[in-house]
Amino acid sequence: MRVRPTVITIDGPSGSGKGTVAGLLATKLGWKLLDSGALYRLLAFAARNHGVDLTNEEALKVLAAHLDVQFITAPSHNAQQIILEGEDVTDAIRNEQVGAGASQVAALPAVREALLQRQRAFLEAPGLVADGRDMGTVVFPEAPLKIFLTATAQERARRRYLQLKGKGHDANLSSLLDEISERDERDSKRAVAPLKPAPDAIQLDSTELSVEQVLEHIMSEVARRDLVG
Ligand SMILES: Nc1ncnc2c1ncn2[C@@H]1O[C@H](COP(=O)(O)OP(=O)(O)OP(=O)(O)O)[C@@H](O)[C@H]1O
Ligand SMILES: Nc1ccn([C@H]2C[C@H](O)[C@@H](COP(=O)(O)O)O2)c(=O)n1
Repeated sequence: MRVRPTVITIDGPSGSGKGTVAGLLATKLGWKLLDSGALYRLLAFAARNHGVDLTNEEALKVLAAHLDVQFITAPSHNAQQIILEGEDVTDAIRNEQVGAGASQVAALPAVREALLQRQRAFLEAPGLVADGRDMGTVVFPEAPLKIFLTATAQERARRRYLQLKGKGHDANLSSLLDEISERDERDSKRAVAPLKPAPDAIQLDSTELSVEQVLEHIMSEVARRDLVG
C-alpha cells in the first residue's frame, strides 16, 4: 500500500523563527524539509554571479528553471548544506543583502511559476515540513496543518542581531529593523502570492515564546490532528 505523504506548512515574516522551527520539527518527525526562501535566495545569488539584473524577469525565469542546486541534510541534524553549481553557498546566501535580492526576484510572477513545481517535488512520504511565505496559500493549499508564525518587527530584528553577532559579524540593530520592515512590506504587498496567513492557518505569535515553546505548540497540533502514525 502506498502511503500518501502529508505536509505541514510554516509561513511568516523574516526572523519569526520559521527556519529554526521547521528544521527542528522535520528532524523530530523524521520528515523532509523544504526551505523555500533558500530557493529565492539562491536565484538572487546566482543572478549576481551570472550578471543577470534582478529586474530582468525573462532571464530570471530561465535561470530559475535551470538552477543547479542540491540540499544535503545530514541524518539526525536539522541544518542543511546548500550547494549551488558545485559550490557550498550555505552561509553565503544568508546575509540581508541576498535576502533583499531574494525578496525582489520573488515579486516576479514568472519566477514564482518557474519555482512552483520544484517546491512541490520536495513532497515525499512520510511527510514534508515546508517553510516560506506562500506554503499554505499557494504551494501546498491542501496541507492538513498550517502555521503562520509571527513576532513583532522589534523582536525579529533583535533575534537577527543576536544571530549575526553570534557568528562574529558586524550588526546594527536599527539598520536591521529598517531592512526587515522593508522586506515585510515588499513581501506582503506584492501582487502574486503575497505573505499572508491561509484562511485555515493557526496564527502563532512567538514574541514572548522560546523556540521550544513554539515547537511544543506545533507538536500538540500534530498530535491533535493525528498526523503521525
Ligand atoms: N522563539 C524564538 N525565541 C528566540 N529566538 C528565536 C526564536 N525563534 C527563532 N529564534 C532565533 O531567531 C533567529 C532567526 O530565526 P530564523 O532564521 O529561524 O527565522 P526565519 O523566520 O526563518 O527568518 P528568514 O525568513 O529571514 O529566513 C535565529 O537566530 C533563531 O535561533
Ligand atoms: N515561499 C517563499 C519564500 C521566500 N520568499 C522570498 C521573500 C523573502 O523575503 C525571501 C527570502 O526568504 P527567507 O530565506 O528570508 O525566508 O524570499 C517568497 O517570496 N516566498
